[in-house]
Amino acid sequence: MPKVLISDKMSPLAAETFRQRGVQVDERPGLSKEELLEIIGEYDGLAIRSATKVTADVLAAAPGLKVIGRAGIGVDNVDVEAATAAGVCVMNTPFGNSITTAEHAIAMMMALARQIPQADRSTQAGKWEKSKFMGVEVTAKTLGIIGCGNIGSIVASRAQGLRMRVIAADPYLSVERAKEIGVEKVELDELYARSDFISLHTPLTDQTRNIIDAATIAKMKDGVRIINCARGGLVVEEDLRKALDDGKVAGAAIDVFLKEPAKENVLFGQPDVITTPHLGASTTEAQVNVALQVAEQMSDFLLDGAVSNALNMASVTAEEAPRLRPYIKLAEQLGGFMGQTLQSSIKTVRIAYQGRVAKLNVKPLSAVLLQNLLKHQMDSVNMVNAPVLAQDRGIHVVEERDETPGNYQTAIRLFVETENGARGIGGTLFAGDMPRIVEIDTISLEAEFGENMLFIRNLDKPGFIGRLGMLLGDAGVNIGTFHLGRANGNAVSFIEVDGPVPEAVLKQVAGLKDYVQRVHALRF
Ligand SMILES: NC(=O)C1=CN([C@@H]2O[C@H](COP(=O)(O)OP(=O)(O)OC[C@H]3O[C@@H](n4cnc5c(N)ncnc54)[C@H](O)[C@@H]3O)[C@@H](O)[C@H]2O)C=CC1
Ligand SMILES: O=C(O)C(=O)COP(=O)(O)O
Repeated sequence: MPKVLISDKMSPLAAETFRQRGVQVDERPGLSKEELLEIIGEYDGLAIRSATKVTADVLAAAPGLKVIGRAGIGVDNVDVEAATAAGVCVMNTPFGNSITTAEHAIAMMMALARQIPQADRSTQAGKWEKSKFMGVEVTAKTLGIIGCGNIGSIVASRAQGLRMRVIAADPYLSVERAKEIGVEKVELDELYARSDFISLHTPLTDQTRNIIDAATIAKMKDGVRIINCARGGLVVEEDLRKALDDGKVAGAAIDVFLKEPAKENVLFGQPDVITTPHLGASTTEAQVNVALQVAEQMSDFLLDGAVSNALNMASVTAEEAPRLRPYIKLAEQLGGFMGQTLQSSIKTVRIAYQGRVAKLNVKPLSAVLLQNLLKHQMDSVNMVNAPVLAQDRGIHVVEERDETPGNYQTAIRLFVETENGARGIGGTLFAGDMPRIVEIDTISLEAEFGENMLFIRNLDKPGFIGRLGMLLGDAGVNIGTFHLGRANGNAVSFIEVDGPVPEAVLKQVAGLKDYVQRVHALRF
C-alpha cells in the first residue's frame, strides 16, 4: 500500500480521501526541516501547501518518493528542477483556490480604498476619527492587472462588476482572450502610467521577481494603490516602503512576503499598509476543493498511474490509463530492446506512432520509451526525468503521428541514430493487448518478448540454425521460441531462451563468424 505524508495544515478531507482510496497516510503539519529529512525516506507521496519547502536535500533524503502534491497553485516552495531530476512527479491543483484568492484581492482593494483596517483600529480605540479616513471610490477607476491568468481574470470580472476599467499586462494573454474577458491588453509601462490600483497575479519566476521596484514605481501615477496576493518576491519590499513613506504610493495591501512566515518586515508599521498572513487561499470552500483534489490526484497517480495537473510530466487521465497500459508495455519493450542492443552514444531518437495508437495521448508512451532506451546508458532514469535527461545529453527527440494504418492497425516504431549508424525497431499489439515485434532494422518478423531473449543479426545462409541449436543445446540452454526474419541476404533471429545465456556461450555464438554479425542477450 503506498504511503503519503501530509506535511502542512490541510483539510481533514485530504487524509480521509487517501484512506478511502487505499493509501496509507500520516498527517504531520508543522514539521521542522530536520524532522522532515528524518522521516521523508519512508514515503511514496508528499502532500503540501506553501509552508513545506521541498529543497534538493529533502529530495535526496527521499529515494522512494514518487509524487509531490501541492494543495494549491504556487509551487515556488518546491525545487521542481531537482524533483524532475530525481524522477519525482510534481502536481498542483490549479483552479481549486482561484476564486477565493481573487475575492481576497478584491477585499484587499476595497479595504485599501476605504482604509478599513486602520479605521477599525482607530474606532475600537475610541478615537472616532471620521475626517482622518477619507477614502476613494473604485467606480470608474482603472485597475491594472499584472498577470491575467486564472486568478487575474476572475479579479477582472469582479472589478468590472464594481464598474472599474480593467487593463492587463500579460505577455501570454492573447488579444482574443483579452476581448473575451473584457480587459484591455497593454504593455507594462502603459499599465503603470494609467492605473489607479495595481494588482499582481503572476507566478514568481525569474522574469517576474522584483517586478515592482523603485524604477517601476517611478513610472506609476502618484497616489497609486498596490495589491499583492500573488508572491512576496514580486515586490522589492524596501522600495515599496520608501514610496509609501514618500507618499508616491497611497496604500499597499500585502498578503504575501519575501520571507514567510513574516514575523517582522520592513512594511510593518507603515500607516498606509494593510497586511494578511498569506490568507489568499484560506476559505473553507477553497481548502475543501484543494484537499480533495490533491488527494484524488495523488491516489490516482500512486494506484493507477493516472497523471493530472503535473508540472513535469504528461497528463494521463483515469480513462486513458487502462487504454495506454498495453502500449506502455510495448514502449518499455521497444525502448528496452534498443537500449540493450546499442553500443554507441545516441544522437537522435525518432518515435513514430501509426494507426490507432496515433489517436491516443502518446506523450507518456514516448516518456516510457525514452526511459527504457536510456536506462541501459545512465543511472536513475524514469519517465519523469527521461525527456530532460535526453535533452541534457544533446539527444534530439522527434515524435511523429500518422493515424492512417499501415501493415498493422496500430504500430510504434523507434528509430535511433548513433555515432555508428542507424537502428530501428517496430512493434504492434496483437488482440489489442499483446505486444509483438514486427520489424527490426527494417527486416520484418513477428516475435513476442520473453524474459530472456537472444537477438542475433546474421547472414541469411544455410546451416546457421543447426549450428546455433547445437551450440545452445550443448550449453544446456533451452530454446522456447525462435523467430526469424530476412531481407537481401541479411537476417535477424529473435530467440526466447529459458534462462540467462552465460557469457562464454554468447562468445561461442559470436564466434560463428560465417553467419553471425552480432549477438545480444536481452532481458525484459
Ligand atoms: N495568496 C495566495 O494565497 C495565493 C496566491 N497564488 C498566487 O497567484 C499566482 C497566480 O495564480 P493563477 O492565476 O492561478 O496562475 P496562472 O498561471 O493561471 O496565471 C498567471 C499569469 O501570469 C502571467 N505571466 C507570467 N509571466 C508574466 C510576466 N512576466 N508578466 C506578466 N504576466 C505574466 C501568465 O501568462 C499567466 O496568465 C500563483 O502563481 C500563486 O503564486 C495563488 C493562489 C493563492
Ligand atoms: O495556492 C497558492 O499558490 C497559495 O499561495 C496558497 O497557499 P497556502 O496553501 O494557503 O499556503
